[in-house]
Amino acid sequence: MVVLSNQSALNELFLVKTCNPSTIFTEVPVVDLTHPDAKTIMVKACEELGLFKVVNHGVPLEVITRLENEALKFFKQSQSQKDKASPPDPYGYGSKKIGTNGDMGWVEYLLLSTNPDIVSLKTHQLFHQNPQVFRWCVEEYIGEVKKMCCEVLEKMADGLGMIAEGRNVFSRMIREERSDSCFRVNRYPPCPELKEEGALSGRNLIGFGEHTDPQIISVLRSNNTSGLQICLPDGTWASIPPDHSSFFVNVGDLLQVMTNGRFKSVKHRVLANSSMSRLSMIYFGGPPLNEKIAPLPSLLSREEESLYRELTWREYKNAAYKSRLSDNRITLFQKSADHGHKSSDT
Ligand SMILES: C=C1C[C@]23C[C@@]1(O)CC[C@H]2[C@@]12CC[C@H](O)[C@@](C)(C(=O)O1)[C@H]2[C@@H]3C(=O)O
Ligand SMILES: O=C(O)CCC(=O)C(=O)O
Ligand SMILES: [Fe+2]
Repeated sequence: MVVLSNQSALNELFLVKTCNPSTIFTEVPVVDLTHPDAKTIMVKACEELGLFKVVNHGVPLEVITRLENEALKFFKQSQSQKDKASPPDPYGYGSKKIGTNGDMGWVEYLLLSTNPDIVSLKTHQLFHQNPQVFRWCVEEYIGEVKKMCCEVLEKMADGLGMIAEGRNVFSRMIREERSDSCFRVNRYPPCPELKEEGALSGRNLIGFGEHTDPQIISVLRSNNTSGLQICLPDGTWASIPPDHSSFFVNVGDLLQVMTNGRFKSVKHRVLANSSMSRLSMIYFGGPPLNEKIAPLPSLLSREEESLYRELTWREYKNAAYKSRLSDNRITLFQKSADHGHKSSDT
């Protein structure tokens, strides 16, 4: 991350007007994975909000801490060392630039693919002094989170009553060897200048701009620094209180399509903090590239029409990667497609 000089501080590109910066969302649905009601609570949360928090998730704390420490070591390296793994194409190390279409954020990150077909040539450069340790920690973490993610997806299928398709209708896509999932570690450096400037102008610093995640499901874990916000059904933004011992699960675009719009792919963003650095690790569960995605027949009642047409994940992903972060990509699936609309409240 480039250190700010006074002149370049708080570049307009990163600032966003926040109507009500202090709205803290205190009603995040909590799913205890060991509780018999888990499936019902998660289905309701996915229908109403598109996000819930998972406790009693079974991912060992040591696994999380080990990876977090390795990630911090990576980001502590000199800029020139980190830049050896950049630019992200899309995998690798990135700073401030998100994607390739002009989006910027107050963030530095590592983006890795779990798809064995996409072997990043830069992988060895991503792993600082002790490449084997970092790689091993990433694999160990992804293994555990993927297991939990599949349990979540199977409970969701149970909750939706997926008798014909089976309870593994979603999880099998993630479990497949060729699943095109990815993993991201984001670090949002503190920005002390924000205190003064932000208070004066009523503006906040955008860490990661508003967007929906294109995959099936995202599983996020962060340190205890706030920043994540979701867009509520009434269109207002609300901050999600951080909880470093839990995971936050959000619905992605593909799950919205497969449930014919019953589950909501939630719009979210991250605001940077003036005094504390936020570190988040997100597993994005995606299907194999050739998987055909369409509303599941058993979720369509007799008179209900399918809202979306069929696309492969490859088609959708290619189009998504040509779009801007805040674009409404799901319209590409919509039957009465009205493409290219932007969504923004800022
Ligand atoms: C601007 C972009 C970054 C992104 C690819 C895209 O063109 C539009 C979707 C973005 C997103 C959001 C969720 C995930 O963080 C991500 C890895 C993904 O799959 O879609 C990012 C992409 C990225 O950073 O490359
Ligand atoms: O870093 C975070 O907390 C969320 C980032 C995010 O939404 C993303 O990487 O898609
Ligand atoms: Fe996201």
